[in-house]
Amino acid sequence: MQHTVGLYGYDEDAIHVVDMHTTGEATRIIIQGYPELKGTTLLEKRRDAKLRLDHLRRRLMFEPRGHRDMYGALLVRETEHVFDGTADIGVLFLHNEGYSTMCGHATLALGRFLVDTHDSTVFPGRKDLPYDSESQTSTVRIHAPCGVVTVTVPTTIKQIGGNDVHVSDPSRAVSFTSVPCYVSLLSYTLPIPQTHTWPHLEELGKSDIQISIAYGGAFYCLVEARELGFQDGLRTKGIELEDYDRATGKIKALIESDEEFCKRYLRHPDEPDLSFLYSVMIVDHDVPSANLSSSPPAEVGLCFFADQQVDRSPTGSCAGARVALRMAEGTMRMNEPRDFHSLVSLAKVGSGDALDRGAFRALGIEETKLSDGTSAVVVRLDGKAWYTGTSIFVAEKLDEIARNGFQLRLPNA
Ligand SMILES: O=C(O)[C@H]1NCC[C@@H]1O
Repeated sequence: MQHTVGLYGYDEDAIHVVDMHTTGEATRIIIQGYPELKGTTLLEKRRDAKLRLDHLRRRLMFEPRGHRDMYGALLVRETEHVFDGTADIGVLFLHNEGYSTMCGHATLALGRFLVDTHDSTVFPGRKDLPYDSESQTSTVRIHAPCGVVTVTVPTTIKQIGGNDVHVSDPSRAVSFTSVPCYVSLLSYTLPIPQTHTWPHLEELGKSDIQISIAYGGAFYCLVEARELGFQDGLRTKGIELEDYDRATGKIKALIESDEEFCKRYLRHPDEPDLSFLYSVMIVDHDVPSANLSSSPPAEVGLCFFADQQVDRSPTGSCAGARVALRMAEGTMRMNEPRDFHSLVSLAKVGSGDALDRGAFRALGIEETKLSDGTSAVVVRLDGKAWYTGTSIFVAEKLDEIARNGFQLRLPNA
């Protein structure tokens, strides 16, 4: 290790990571060097990470090793579902504010990584993953804080050191099946008081907007771009991220200040730890340039999550929430796929498969019910993730600046 990083004596705190991206959205997978978490269940371990080891999240996500929009995944080898045999490994997701409950873009990346790692200290369950020779795929069940998601990873055979080794095949999309996704509030008129308004809305002379709340492993407030006063919808040219940031930030603060609203529409029937507003996502279902003849209908979205972190990817967990929403609205049917773009994939729209340009493809595959009887849908989502590198991060004891990371924020960010 010392030779690898060219340092001597600083390896006590070394943390090993593998970096990947999905439509440009980073996933820093922490594979070694993170201390054991206390607790039996994954949610207990999530609380422990928050209370006792949060400096490591800041160290790995923030500058100088990351940035304010960095995203991470911590492998958790022992969880209640790994023990009862319903999952192969657990994961905690890390972002600029804490620990999210679901992440689609990271799940796609993790699927590839978990199939590719043959180090049993990193993933003890790797050797037992089922392989289907007909479809040439391996399946891995990942226990996320919101529940277990099953990931199907296309594989191919590579000659490594004279042996045939099954590795993930980047030419085909990874897919996963979601936890039950549902709508908790359909088309609600949210009054916007003077204190929470923003210039684009004022220009329209409006003082309310239509929102919906839907769950896809985390709760999303979904709002159409034109409702917010962005008359051209979500576009890759001439956009001002600050304007979108201001509007979504105001809506989030407004919703969070309304205790009654949160209790009613942001409460998961099974788990208080899942009961919070993760994001306000701006959506636009009118994207003519994305509707290529070879692809299913498409829409675009821009997700602000956690502390106004901007997702570069089309947001996999929200694609689940949006399938549930579109089905509740009656604009999408079971087994009918739809492409979900982010601004990054939309900028790449051209001929060929939208998935190669970073879109996610999602469809409802099964109707189900939550424990309180609420109707829900299980969603299958396809997308592509890529490796970008590996790092070993160290933290010198006397390094006041970088030991725990920091964020440089622009005044209006
Ligand atoms: O794809 C997703 O679901 C995530 N990407 C960042 C924010 C969400 O957790």
